[in-house]
Amino acid sequence: MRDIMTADIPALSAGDTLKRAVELFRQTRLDGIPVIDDAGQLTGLLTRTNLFDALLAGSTLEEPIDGFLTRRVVTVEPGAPYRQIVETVKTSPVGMGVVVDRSGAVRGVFTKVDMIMALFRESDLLSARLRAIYQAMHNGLVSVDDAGKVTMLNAAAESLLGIPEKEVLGLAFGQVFPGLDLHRVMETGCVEVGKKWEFAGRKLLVNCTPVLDNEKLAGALAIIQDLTELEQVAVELESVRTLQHTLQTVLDIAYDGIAVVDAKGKITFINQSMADFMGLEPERVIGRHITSVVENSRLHIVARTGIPETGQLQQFGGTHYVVSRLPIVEQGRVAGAVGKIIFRNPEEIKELARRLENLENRLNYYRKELQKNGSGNFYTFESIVSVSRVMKNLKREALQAARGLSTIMLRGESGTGKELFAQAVHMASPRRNGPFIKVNCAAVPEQLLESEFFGYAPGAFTGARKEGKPGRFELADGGTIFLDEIGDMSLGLQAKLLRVLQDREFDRVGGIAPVRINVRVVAATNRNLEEMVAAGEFRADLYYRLNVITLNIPPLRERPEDILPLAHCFLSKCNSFLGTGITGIDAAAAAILKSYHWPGNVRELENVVERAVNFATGEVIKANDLPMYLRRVRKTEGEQTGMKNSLRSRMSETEREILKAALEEAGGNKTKAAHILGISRSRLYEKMKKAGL
Ligand SMILES: Nc1ncnc2c1ncn2[C@@H]1O[C@H](COP(=O)(O)OP(=O)(O)OP(=O)(O)O)[C@@H](O)[C@H]1O
Repeated sequence: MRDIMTADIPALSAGDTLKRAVELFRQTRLDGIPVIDDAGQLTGLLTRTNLFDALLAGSTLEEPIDGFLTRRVVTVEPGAPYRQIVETVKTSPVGMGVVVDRSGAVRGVFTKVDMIMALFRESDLLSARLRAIYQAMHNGLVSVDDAGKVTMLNAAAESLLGIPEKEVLGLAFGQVFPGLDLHRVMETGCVEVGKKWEFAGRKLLVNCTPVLDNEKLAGALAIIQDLTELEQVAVELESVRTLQHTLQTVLDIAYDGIAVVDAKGKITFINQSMADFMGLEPERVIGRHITSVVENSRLHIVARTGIPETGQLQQFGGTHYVVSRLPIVEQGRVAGAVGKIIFRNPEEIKELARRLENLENRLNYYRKELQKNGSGNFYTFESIVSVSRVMKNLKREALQAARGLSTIMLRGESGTGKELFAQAVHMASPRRNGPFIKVNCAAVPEQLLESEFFGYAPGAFTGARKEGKPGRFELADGGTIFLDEIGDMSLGLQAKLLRVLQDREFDRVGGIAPVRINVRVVAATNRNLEEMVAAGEFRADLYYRLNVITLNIPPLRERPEDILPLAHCFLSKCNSFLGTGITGIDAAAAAILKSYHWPGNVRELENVVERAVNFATGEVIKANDLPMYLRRVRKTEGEQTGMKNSLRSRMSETEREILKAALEEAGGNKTKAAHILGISRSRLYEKMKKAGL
């Protein structure tokens, strides 16, 4: 209001004469003059009409104005907004108003002329603003009036359509810009979006909208976008996406661990190798600060300083790795950093190649061994390495049993050497020149076991061989059949086996006449058959049949004297198939081997020695060549020597530690852990359950 009102106006008081009013009207050319009291407060307004009415009524010029005033005066405050003033003027009976401040003092008046001037100023401002917006727009804009004549082209439209505004102003749109129908929008009054238009060799996308003035059509606007540009962006976006995907794949298959942080040290990317190393899913670390994932990281520091750090050693979980950290510089500014952990160095690759060669040698060795076995070259009691009294006694007993005909049952934990004993029994028996046939009852699928055991008659079932097939019992005729993992045999088959043991005869699947055989049965299991019998899982009669002579092979931990002789035996075996020349085991390594608990028994020891030979860098196997879990367990055992626990509880404690260490070494992978320990997965689960892991 302050900007549009007429200030510095004279005022009348109620006692002033009509003459004084005439003089003021002449001086000011106002349509009304405010009337104030002695305190300067507004009391009314004397308009020209009031004055004319007084004179027409015969009043003299000397009469006071008091009786002719308009008392109902429209007032506004000096700070009133433009919209309020418009409303006030519209409703004012005199077409003007008085500006009165909060104290009631008159500050000026505003008239319709003031209003119009203000309106002009406002509309000028508005159109300047609009023009600035149009010109700054990235999209092209063409406006037409209600007759379809071009009224405006912004700079973007000029460049998109290739025509300067001044050349088309006032011309019919359809004539200048063929192919785009703006008329329909004007006829229907409805917006049309996404219209495709080709003009001046460009593909364009246009939105058309009518311009309405109080619901009356005043023209239309066409907003134009370059489709070629959009398509270009889409293509670029696609290629960036493809590039990103390719990069991601490349980084994910990279052997080294890679992590990227932003300028604040927050992780923006890690590859699969790094995620595996951290033991976390990539999605779970994105957005986290690098130090919350890798405590001793310096990547955030490089992202701050911009100073690269290459080929440095950094410790993770007790192991040193070679790391490099490089800043990412974008337009001269450090935007983050990329870190790389090198998991494999050239030396390790050489080592891998060496191990591969070893594996090949080993394969050849086993191939030869297999061929030898095929021709009847089996373990004998002499080749079963042992110095312990308990094993020597056992071998003696076994030798004695071997000479007879009775069924022999071999009991013992997995990896103790049950199969070795079975072979040695065969080789020490009068049947040594007959066949030695092994059946792993746990490995043959249940539905095949019967035909595997007893064979089938010609044409016994669809898909069967025409001439029939002899079963393992028939193949073992005149020799020994070794039934490994007998505790895993189904009850149905147990009944059939019982008949063979009792009557020395059986029926082939689909056969008519029973087949008689002369076979020595050696069975083995690491399961607790007594518990199985009690639980009804193993036939008691079969149990007694098998249990004629039972040989219990003690676990390795119960005969520690055997550990080093066995280790040396495996060492020379490894040397021969790996082509290595490791001459021995040093005292520290020997001490570790001797004090370890060996849950996987001799098989585990064999694995450990083979691994150590692979890792050994010197002439003898040292403590460092042994797997970490073995070394760690030893320490734990040492720490516990002062404890007064019973042997059993200390042993289970130690076993628990071993399991934990193996699982840790295998990164939680149970198959791997079972392999490390030289036991089956099911055995591992059993032990884990027992240890509450
Ligand atoms: N006294 C030993 N002398 C030489 N090698 C042995 C001896 N005891 C066991 N081994 C070796 O340990 C490994 C395991 O032996 P074997 O397969 O006979 O055990 P197992 O008790 O039958 O195991 P599972 O119950 O898991 O079948 C074999 O590679 C064997 O060569």
